[in-house]
Amino acid sequence: KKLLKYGAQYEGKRTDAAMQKWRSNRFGQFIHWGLYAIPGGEWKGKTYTYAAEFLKSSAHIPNSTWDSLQYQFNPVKFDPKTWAKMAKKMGVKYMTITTKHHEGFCLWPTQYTKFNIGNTPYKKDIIKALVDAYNSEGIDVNFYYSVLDWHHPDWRYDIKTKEDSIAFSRYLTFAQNQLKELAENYPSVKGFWFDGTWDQSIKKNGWWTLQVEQMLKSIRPGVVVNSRLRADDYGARHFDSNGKMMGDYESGYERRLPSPTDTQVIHRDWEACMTIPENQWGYHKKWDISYTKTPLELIEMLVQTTSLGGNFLLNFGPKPDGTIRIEEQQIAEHIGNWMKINSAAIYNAGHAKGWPRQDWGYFTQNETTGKLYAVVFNIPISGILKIQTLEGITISKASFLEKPDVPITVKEIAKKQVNLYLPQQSFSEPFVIILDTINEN
Ligand SMILES: C[C@@H]1N[C@@H](C#Cc2ccccc2)[C@H](O)[C@@H]1O
Repeated sequence: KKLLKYGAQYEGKRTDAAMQKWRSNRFGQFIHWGLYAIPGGEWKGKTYTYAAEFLKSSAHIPNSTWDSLQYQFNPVKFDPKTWAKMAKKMGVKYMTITTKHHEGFCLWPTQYTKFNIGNTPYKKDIIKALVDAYNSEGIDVNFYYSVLDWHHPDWRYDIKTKEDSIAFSRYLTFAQNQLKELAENYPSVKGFWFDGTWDQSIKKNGWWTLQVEQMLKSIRPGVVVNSRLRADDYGARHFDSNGKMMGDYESGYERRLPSPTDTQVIHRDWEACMTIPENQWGYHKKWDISYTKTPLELIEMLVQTTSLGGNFLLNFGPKPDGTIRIEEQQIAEHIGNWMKINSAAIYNAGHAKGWPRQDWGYFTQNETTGKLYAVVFNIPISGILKIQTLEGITISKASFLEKPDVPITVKEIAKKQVNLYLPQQSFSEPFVIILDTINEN
């Protein structure tokens, strides 16, 4: 066991109200918006298939060229209320916005660099507009902040010389000042989502990552910080050198989920962030240059995540004119229609402790009432949902969440084995069954 100064600051899940709200939210909207939306994955007539927000590096574009995009940024059709209403209908309870991505362009009028929204034709504070619009829809807002900054002259990938060290300490002061500014100027912010912390320069400055976490929590008590910010005394990330998670939730699941049987994750708070295309976070002009996930696939990811006690953060990449592309609007509508009927199995729900993984779908359980839900994606040909129950528990009643008066016959066929006989009908959407249980002991 190593003695650490910059390791995990506490063990176990936070139980305060702010963290309980973060946890109960379960479903969030990620938004990646910046100068990269303007070229949208294309440069000088060439289409680049790598992530559109990485176009500057994929196309080897120098800062002098890339940074001049700021004089073109003018989302004349941007209406934050439209975005917030779409998000509300989709059923998200929180939203995480890129205040600054790797390109270094800031969506708020920061005093620490001119490379910000105030020096564009648009001029107005996009972060404030989004915070106000989403909060007025009852949606919490978190700030994504990239520590990696391609624009800032003092950013370093590694610290090899005295000059590197002097420059990078200037950069760390700059970044800490920006974060202080964000925490102070937008008091309703509920969390900070750090990215771009994988380079040696940060791994060698774990002290700074703890200092930033502590600063944010002193300015905004209750604020939630992801594990991705943190590096310990030895450069270990997310989990310190003694294997303890740093930050308030594990944020390593990017475009992937834990396996449905990976019950390790249920012991901590965690979040998976997900793109709809294979790997596009910022807007790409060509939607179909890669596989794009269907609404039903995304709903299953949300349910699988909830069943393992995690949050699901689904990404949108707005267009340079400030509108949401039609493909994303349609997916948001489909998910919203499903959430309108089934959100009881998601909000304030989590892992159903002890209930074994089933092949027809997932169990979720309300964290307050203990109410048990079966979310069904795969109906057996037999029409019989075979449920393996928890030791000493049986199912006394089963009813559809959407249509409680439609009977589902329940039959205990052996110890810990119960059959649910579904009505002979077709189902076009995943559905939720409420399971009433009784203790046999
Ligand atoms: C949340 C996501 N993290 C960012 C990244 C990355 C990345 C960087 C290097 C190698 C592979 C992935 C993406 O641009 C997006 O912001």
